[in-house]
Amino acid sequence: MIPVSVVTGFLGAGKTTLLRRVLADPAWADSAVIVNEFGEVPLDHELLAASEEVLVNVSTGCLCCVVRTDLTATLMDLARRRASGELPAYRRVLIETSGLADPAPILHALMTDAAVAETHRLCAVVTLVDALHGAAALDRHPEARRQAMLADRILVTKPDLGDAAALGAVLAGINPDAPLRAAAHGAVEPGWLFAPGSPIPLPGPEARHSAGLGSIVIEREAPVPALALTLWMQALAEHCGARLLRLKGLVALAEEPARPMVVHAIQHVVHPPDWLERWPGGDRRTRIVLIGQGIPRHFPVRLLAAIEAEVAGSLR
Ligand SMILES: Nc1nc2c(ncn2[C@@H]2O[C@H](COP(=O)(O)OP(=O)(O)OP(=O)(O)O)[C@@H](O)[C@H]2O)c(=O)[nH]1
Repeated sequence: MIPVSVVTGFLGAGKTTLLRRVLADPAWADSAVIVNEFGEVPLDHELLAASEEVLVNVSTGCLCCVVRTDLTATLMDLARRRASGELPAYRRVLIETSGLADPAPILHALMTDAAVAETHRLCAVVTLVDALHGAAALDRHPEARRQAMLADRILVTKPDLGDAAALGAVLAGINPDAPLRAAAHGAVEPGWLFAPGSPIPLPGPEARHSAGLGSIVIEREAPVPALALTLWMQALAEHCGARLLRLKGLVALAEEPARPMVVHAIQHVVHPPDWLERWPGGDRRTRIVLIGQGIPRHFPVRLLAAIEAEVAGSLR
């Protein structure tokens, strides 16, 4: 039986940060990872693929709606290739859901598919809730609430940025049975993600979703000047506020185009940027995905063009 752990949590809660940390541990690098993202351009697998020897399968689209059967098919396909020796004998599977996934139909599919149940053991449903934005997300987004309700263990992330104890009290009201812990930057011992917990009840197959969410993708060849990027992200976060649920991207910076800068913003908070050592897959274009509610489609790219022109003008 191959152990499986489902890692879920609202947009930007810290799922990829946690998985990167787990996979960087040599004792846990022999894990297969299935990542699902909302938005037309997948980025998480690029961020995870930075740690080598990891199996990542991506399907964009909502895992809980459109590609639910893809998940069971992907799991079984991996298991077949593992058994035939085509893939290394990975010892466990981590499934990272999209931040907008309602886990109910995903768990339903995993628990009711006969072939999966014969070969895999669902060990845990780990829900990450961000101490900074989590309480508001639980309030506004049915997906976030369902993620917390269906967890068999909860990790409060970003305790360095928000009040983890206050969030813990809210979460205890939503899911009193799930053991709760807090950790910054995914600093939990990986074994916790697979440790035996209480039996996971079978949820119904239906998904609940927030209305009016959409993704906007920006792709461009020309590198972006650092000053223009900084001003653009600040302006977007300030202007869109709570409507900007998530921004993430790989950016070719004019000052350092040889490696990608990784940018993140969640609502009005722009997180410090990070770097990858090299461009994954040789594609050196900037790729930024925004997920928002009611943000006009052309607004971000026009704002960037206006700021770039302003910055270029001020340097002349
Ligand atoms: N300060 C702080 N930042 C964190 C922590 N955990 C994650 N982050 C930052 O939060 C941002 C989003 O983290 P991700 O790991 O990409 O979040 P995610 O849940 O995978 O995001 P989606 O896949 O878009 O839903 C990044 O800038 C991380 O560096 C934490 O504990 N403390």
